[in-house]
Amino acid sequence: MFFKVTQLNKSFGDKKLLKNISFTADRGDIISFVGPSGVGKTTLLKIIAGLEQPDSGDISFASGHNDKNPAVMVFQNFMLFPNMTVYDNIAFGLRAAKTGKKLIDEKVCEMLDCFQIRDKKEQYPRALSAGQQQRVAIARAMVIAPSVLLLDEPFANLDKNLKAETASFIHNTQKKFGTTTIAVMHDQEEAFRMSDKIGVMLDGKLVQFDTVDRIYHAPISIKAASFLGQVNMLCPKAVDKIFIKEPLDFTTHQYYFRAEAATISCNPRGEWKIMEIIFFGANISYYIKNDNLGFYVNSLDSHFKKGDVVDLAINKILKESLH
Ligand SMILES: Nc1ncnc2c1ncn2[C@@H]1O[C@H](COP(=O)(O)OP(=O)(O)OP(=O)(O)O)[C@@H](O)[C@H]1O
Repeated sequence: MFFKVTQLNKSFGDKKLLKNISFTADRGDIISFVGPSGVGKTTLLKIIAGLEQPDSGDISFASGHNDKNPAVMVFQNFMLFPNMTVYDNIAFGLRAAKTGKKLIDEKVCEMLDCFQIRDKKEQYPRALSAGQQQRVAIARAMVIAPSVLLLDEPFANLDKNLKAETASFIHNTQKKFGTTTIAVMHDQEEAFRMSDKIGVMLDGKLVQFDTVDRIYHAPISIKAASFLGQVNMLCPKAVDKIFIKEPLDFTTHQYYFRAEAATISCNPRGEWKIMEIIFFGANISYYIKNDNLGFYVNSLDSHFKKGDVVDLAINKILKESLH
């Protein structure tokens, strides 16, 4: 354990925003917090960065952390100095710490190479794309070797293609530096792509904090699962119209499945009819119905047509205890 947050609470006025937030990170972990707008994600980062005071709770590091720069935050709008070149932006923290000129040059050049922006070093931020500005902002934070790098909505100003590329880039560079990284975001796909662990925040609480694999395959509740993808609720009436391997007990549990955890197959005597097809490129979402029951099924298979009659099989059922 390298970094620990214990029982953080924060209110603004009479609004209790963060409620008993606790988690730990190992050195080099990349962690993302996701949750609806206004749940307090940025406030959590600000508290870790020391920019906001918690009402109660504690933040601690294991020995061997950087005392001078425990946590450095990269803001959503990057906040680069507009009148400084890329080189000077990155060098800023080192100059402020009165680092020698030669060492500054070595460290800044290492960052320029690592973040693949060496050819931009004499340019001003306004001449850079959003993706390049973000790399400068992260490089500026990383050059002072913080114990924890905090990223506020790192994908908010990037277009769809750049989001995926940036998520992989951040993952790879942070693994190379071994810097513990904590990000907050709305983007679920990028959270999975970038992180080792994900924290799901709902109603001011950290409802689940786990590896990406467990967050996806073993969500703690229907609400947490719905935040990370589309889910369908099962009811007893639907069960005999679906191919399901396991027995279900609706007196003890609520059952649900992810849209991508089901398959449809054409069968003229099937129970389900395709009512709507939404094309997402690689993925296609089919809305199927039987009387007043309806489910969304995501598939890579594009040969189904509206009106096709199909069978429905669920490959993985998720459950939440009723008690
Ligand atoms: N300094 C402050 N004073 C009063 N209220 C604040 C302050 N900072 C944040 N808030 C309020 O706390 C709530 C949570 O804000 P925060 O920015 O942490 O949420 P968030 O989860 O990051 O939201 P988003 O995803 O939209 O950025 C908001 O309602 C916000 O208005």
